Amino acid sequence: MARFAANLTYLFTELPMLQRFAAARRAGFDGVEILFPYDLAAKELLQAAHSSELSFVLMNTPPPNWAGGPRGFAAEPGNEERFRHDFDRALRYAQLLKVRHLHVMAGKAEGPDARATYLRNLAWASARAPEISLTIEPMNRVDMPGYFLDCFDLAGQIIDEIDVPNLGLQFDVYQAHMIHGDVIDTWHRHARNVRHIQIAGCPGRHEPRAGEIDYAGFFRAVDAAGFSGWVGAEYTPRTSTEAGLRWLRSA
Ligand SMILES: O=C(O)C(=O)[C@@H](O)CO
Ligand SMILES: [Mg+2]
Repeated sequence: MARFAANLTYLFTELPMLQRFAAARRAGFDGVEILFPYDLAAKELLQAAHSSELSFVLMNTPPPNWAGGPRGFAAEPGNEERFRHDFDRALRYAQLLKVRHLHVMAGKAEGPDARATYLRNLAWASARAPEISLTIEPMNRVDMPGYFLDCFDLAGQIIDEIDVPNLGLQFDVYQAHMIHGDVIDTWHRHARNVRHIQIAGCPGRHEPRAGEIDYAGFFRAVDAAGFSGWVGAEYTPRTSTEAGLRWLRSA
């Protein structure tokens, strides 16, 4: 049976970040994710998670520009030194927060050099931090044009080639639907590599209940596969976060 984490970058944004933890606990979540926590003190975040008895489930490696810009740069040729420096910074945060998964973002790049760079950087990172689970997540090209990792099959190849126990797939159901259409088929092809799941409805990336994705069927497949990890709620609420949480109460 999966456990649910609130992505606090998307949910409870009606409140300041540190107050979102208690709101997530009250709503029934057991864990939290934050995309990029770097401008907040790790100590305060940890305290907020502890006092609400929430697990810190996921964060991302830093973008090249803390204030925004492309997501990550692990596949960007020529930036290896910076990747290592920034990965170490992310790792310190992840260790302080006792984060379950660290999502290593590929950034915008293409071609054989990008693939080779990505492989080298991921192999280096997974050896650098054998105690932490690293994930990679394909992103659709409508929302993130030019992102290197734009296909679940490519992610599967990369994970198989590096072949280490602490590198796996972040299966974002919204991304799988946008990229491949058939979420359940994509799940069956890649379930063995999945370490973390994220959910949102499509179209619009709102609450997971309504829309084109058959979540009842998806969760049947997830249960049948014996997945016992976390499911992150990563969507933009249609109105308020609270008003859209019926899906969680019936999960
Ligand atoms: O956009 C997504 O989907 C994610 O999972 C984010 O972590 C990317 O920043
Ligand atoms: Mg995602």
